[in-house]
Amino acid sequence: MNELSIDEVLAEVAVLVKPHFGKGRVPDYIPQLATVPGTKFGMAVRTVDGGEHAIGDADEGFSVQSITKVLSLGLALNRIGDEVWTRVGKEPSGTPFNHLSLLEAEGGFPRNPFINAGALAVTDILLDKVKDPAALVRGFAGFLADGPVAIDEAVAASELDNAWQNRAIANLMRGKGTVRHDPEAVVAAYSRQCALTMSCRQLARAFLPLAAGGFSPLVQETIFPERLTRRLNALLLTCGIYDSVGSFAYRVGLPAKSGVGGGVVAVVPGKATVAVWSPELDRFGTSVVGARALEAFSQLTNCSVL
Ligand SMILES: NC(=O)CC[C@H](N)C(=O)O
Repeated sequence: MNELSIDEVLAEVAVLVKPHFGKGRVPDYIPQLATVPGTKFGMAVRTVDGGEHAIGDADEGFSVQSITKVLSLGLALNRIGDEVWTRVGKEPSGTPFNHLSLLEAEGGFPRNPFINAGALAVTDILLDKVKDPAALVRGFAGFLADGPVAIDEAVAASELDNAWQNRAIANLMRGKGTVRHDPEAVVAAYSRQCALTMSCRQLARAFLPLAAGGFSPLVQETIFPERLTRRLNALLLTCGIYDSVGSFAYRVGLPAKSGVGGGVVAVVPGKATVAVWSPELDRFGTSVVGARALEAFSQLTNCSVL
């Protein structure tokens, strides 16, 4: 149906997104993130058969933030299996990613692993197994991306200095028993994990197992069992874009995860991963230009799973 090559599609996407710069806002609740120019734009595609395509600032590292929640969940599920689901749910939250009232109403049981409460529970679970969950996630990301990945300590410190809402979430959960370690240690580990710096190219590589039935064609290893891979994609499709996940599925039709650093990674099952970065966010915390770029990519390549 589509005659364009992936490089031609990326070039067209870069033109189509131009009118959408300036519509969102670079976040300032983590002050260090506010220093990044809103004009940045990069996009990378990695296909399961080894093709790699990139445009714009695709090789510039940025703070991947909540995108790391997919990696920490994958690690927790690989290590302790379904017991994870006794501490966190699988339903969309319909509320902002750092919301408290639903969490309190539901006895400290987070709706899903991709809102902050759920990710804090996953960090708490990983703390049972390792001293430094952020280093574990960093090592996993680097292994999957086939190259070193760093934690930006200035971003981590900037988040921790201002993590009052996440502290409230972790303390509420500690009171209910869904967090079991010292809430301060959990928030510190979570903030460092979120401060992972990766480029679009690295993200597209790292998420490739989700497009290839759990196998990484890049590092030639099975990373997740096939059934778990399907389930991770189901969670991404239903919970990966917070409380705008419905309209994102409507527009893009791909499992995806966004982060407040302006990154979005999407999975085209059986075919490819697509990572995009542009720092200006909508009011839900997803990159405006990133979501537009994925919408255009999905339409131009006809790759929606729906
Ligand atoms: N949506 C996000 O990327 C949020 C992650 C960020 N570290 C926070 O906890 O607020």
